[in-house]
Amino acid sequence: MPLEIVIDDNSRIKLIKTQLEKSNSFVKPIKKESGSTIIRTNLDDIDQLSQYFPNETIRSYEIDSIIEKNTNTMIHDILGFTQMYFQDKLPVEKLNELLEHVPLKYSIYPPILLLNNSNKRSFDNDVWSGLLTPEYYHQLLKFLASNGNLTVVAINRPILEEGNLLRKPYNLEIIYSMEYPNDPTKLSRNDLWCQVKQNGIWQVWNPIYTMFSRGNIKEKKRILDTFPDVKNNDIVDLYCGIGYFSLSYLSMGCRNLFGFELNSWSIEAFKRGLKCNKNFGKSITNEGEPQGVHLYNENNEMSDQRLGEFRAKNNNNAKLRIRHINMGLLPSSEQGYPVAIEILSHHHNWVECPKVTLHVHENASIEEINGNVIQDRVISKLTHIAQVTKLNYQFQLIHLEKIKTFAPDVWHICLDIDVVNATTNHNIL
Ligand SMILES: C[S@@+](CC[C@H](N)C(=O)[O-])C[C@H]1O[C@@H](n2cnc3c(N)ncnc32)[C@H](O)[C@@H]1O
Repeated sequence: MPLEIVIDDNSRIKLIKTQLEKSNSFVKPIKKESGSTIIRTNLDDIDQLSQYFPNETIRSYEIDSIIEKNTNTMIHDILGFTQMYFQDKLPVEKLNELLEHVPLKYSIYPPILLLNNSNKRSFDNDVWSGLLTPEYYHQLLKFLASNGNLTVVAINRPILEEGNLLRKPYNLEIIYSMEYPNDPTKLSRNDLWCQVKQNGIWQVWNPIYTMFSRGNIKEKKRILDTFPDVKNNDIVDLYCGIGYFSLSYLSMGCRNLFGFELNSWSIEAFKRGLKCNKNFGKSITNEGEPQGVHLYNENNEMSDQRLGEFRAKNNNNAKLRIRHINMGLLPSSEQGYPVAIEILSHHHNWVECPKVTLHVHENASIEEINGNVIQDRVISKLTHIAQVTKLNYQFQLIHLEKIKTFAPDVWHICLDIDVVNATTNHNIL
């Protein structure tokens, strides 16, 4: 049974709620009971919870009492809906059993309600047998989004290894579609485009063919807030995906954005994202792309050649002002280190733009971060590549951002590394 925390010290309420929210364990609503505050969780390991909150009393609660009957408290989640939907249709014991297996974690990416994969809290459980009717799903979607923009229910199965490099979540399973209520397999998977607005920027993707990470929102905001000198300079994104970061650079008014991406579905999504953002006010060229946006559905190893072609065709061979290079491949962007250095050595104008910032995404353990191991490793690899190509580049770590943790003590980080060309600096002096 799930656990709730009895809090007597009011000054601890906010802290406990925030900590639970961070781990997606907080369950609404907060209740009062004889002067104490009760915060509910979806956790059931009493030892673990008591370790986190040794000053509070931890106890279990009956899941069917989550919704306050005869009050106006509405819980906008699947649990709350399921209780209401079945409470007059099923005996109490059966309903309680069902509620033990309601999916608690999900994302709303219109038109899809995307359920996290779970062994216990899953519609896969036998307890649901015969109950998951088209009517249940239809009402559930209407309950979660009264504006009607949810029409599909899907389960996010883990990504299979073969799809991993391109980050394709091949294993997404559609279990209900309003269009084809009796046979969701008829839904055209290729026409399924989700969209969300983050930091005022629309992003579009097809969840069958491209993964989307909601957790990157803070990192995108950091880019938007930290680097005002993007404006009128050029950006290279070696792993542009659906434009997670590239769209932010475009919204900041960069002059040229060169994006490389192997996954054709991500490139298509990127183009749809541009349209949703009204092309950031840019005019459309004869090639049909917004002015300054250059997307290449190919390996970033082609970037040296493509930038050369661009310069020859459009720029009178003038060098570029590459202010940022984004390198967002996990678990490591190492493949991109020599690529980034090569394009800087051939195409960058160090006089007009004396500093380039690399954004190097990596996975690293907390020990590697605290001991400066990952920082030193990345800088020394970059330095080595530059040295063997006889380039006098200096690399300086200016910031390490911990983006998110997805396994105990393993972090997705971004290293901001400034590159200067010591030879050019010397010549200028
Ligand atoms: C972790 S995803 C992140 C993409 C992007 N930063 C985003 O947030 O949408 C990495 C992307 O790099 C692409 N990719 C991997 N290796 C590549 C390569 N050598 N050249 C171009 N794209 C590549 C994959 O298809 C995937 O979409």
